[in-house]
Amino acid sequence: MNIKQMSTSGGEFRVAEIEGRGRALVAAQSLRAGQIILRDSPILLYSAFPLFPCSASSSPYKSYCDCCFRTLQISSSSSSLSSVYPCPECSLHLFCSPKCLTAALSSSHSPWVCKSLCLLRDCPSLRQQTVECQVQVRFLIAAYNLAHVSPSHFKTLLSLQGLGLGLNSLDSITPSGQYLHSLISSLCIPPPPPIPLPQEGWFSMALTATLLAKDKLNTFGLMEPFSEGQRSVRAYGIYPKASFFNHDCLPNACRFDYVDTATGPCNTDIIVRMIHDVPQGREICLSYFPVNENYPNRQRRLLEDYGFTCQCDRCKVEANWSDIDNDDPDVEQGEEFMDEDTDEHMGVASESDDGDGAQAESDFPHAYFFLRYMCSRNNCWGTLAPLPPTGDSLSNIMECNVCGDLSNDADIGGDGQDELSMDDSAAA
Ligand SMILES: C[S@@+](CC[C@H](N)C(=O)[O-])C[C@H]1O[C@@H](n2cnc3c(N)ncnc32)[C@H](O)[C@@H]1O
Repeated sequence: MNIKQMSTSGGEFRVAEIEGRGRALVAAQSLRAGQIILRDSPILLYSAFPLFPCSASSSPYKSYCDCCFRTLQISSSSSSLSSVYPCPECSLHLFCSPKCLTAALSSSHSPWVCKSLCLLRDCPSLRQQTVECQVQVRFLIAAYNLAHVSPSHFKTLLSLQGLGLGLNSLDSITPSGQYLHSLISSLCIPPPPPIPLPQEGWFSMALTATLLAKDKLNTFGLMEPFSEGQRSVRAYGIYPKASFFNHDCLPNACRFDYVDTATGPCNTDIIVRMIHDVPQGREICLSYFPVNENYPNRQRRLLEDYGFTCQCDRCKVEANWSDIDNDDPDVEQGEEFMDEDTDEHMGVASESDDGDGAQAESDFPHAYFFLRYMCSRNNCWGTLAPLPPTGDSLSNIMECNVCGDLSNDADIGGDGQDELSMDDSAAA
């Protein structure tokens, strides 16, 4: 993607190159709490479920349209299948409408995808692989298919952060990536794209390594509705504009999705809204995982999964904390990129700083953030942002981006207008 062309219709942000952070989205004007700054459609979506599901239950089970990922309520009795449209070839992939079926047959569920997934399902060695590996194979099939059905989107995928094609990509491929490449080579070599790609070479181990790196760094999880304290991902998507958001451990924006509730064809769009006001020139950041993760876990995840050492203001403060439990092995590892998954450990130590006034003061923005912008629902750990402003009026209704609960900002004593006192990002 040509980043110079990337802008929003309202000119809310611009793309900047920031040393040590790569491309970044920076406020091109002052932005207000609740303001929608981006609506982004996926160029690629794939199911978060392993290719070999766990043993089927006899009770009614949940499934998703394999095009729009809306929930399908299907009971095990065949009489209730009338509103579901299966793929005429494999019957395994289900769609919620003739429209989704038709759209998928010429895009995400092309004949090559249909045949490849059937061949892979017949492969006993894949059944023995981890859930992660079985989901990765879905991504690879979806990504190689994209080159065929939408070469321009495939080029966009290749332009996102992550390894470029080349010898060094081979050094980084994991054993499961090598296994998946060999498997696809032996069962279902992808057809070459209709137009040449910018880089040389088609269907190589290096390209597979590159694609897996793009997936790891840029994928957003579309969440299941939060229920009974459980959160999980139903699908993963690549959102080309949203992929430019860098991470901050105290983000100033957060993203929402409304897969089941949005009407129309754009239900898998993600919407990014400002959590609080920010001035022009400030970098706009998301948190790549729930903000309640403690310092060592955040540092580890960001280094291992995203390849950088976080030096945000919150990390600088928390690096000096000595009384935090830094080695809690029970802290959940979480799911995948930017999925707002659950965590059982709150990295807040302000109650245990023994009344040290200076530390309490520098910790205050954290405490304020947690009090004001973190959902209080049990095990949710979602982030709250105000509903969009109406005209000049800011909303005092806060929406949780995980459980969807709406709360009145007055309940926690805020007016929705002020900016955090901590400089929450690197300005461009
Ligand atoms: C989804 S991409 C974000 C956009 C990216 N900067 C780019 O140039 O395309 C994620 C990558 O951005 C970089 N990144 C994100 N947040 C960062 C931060 N706080 N500090 C340094 N690098 C960061 C890391 O290289 C990370 O793997």
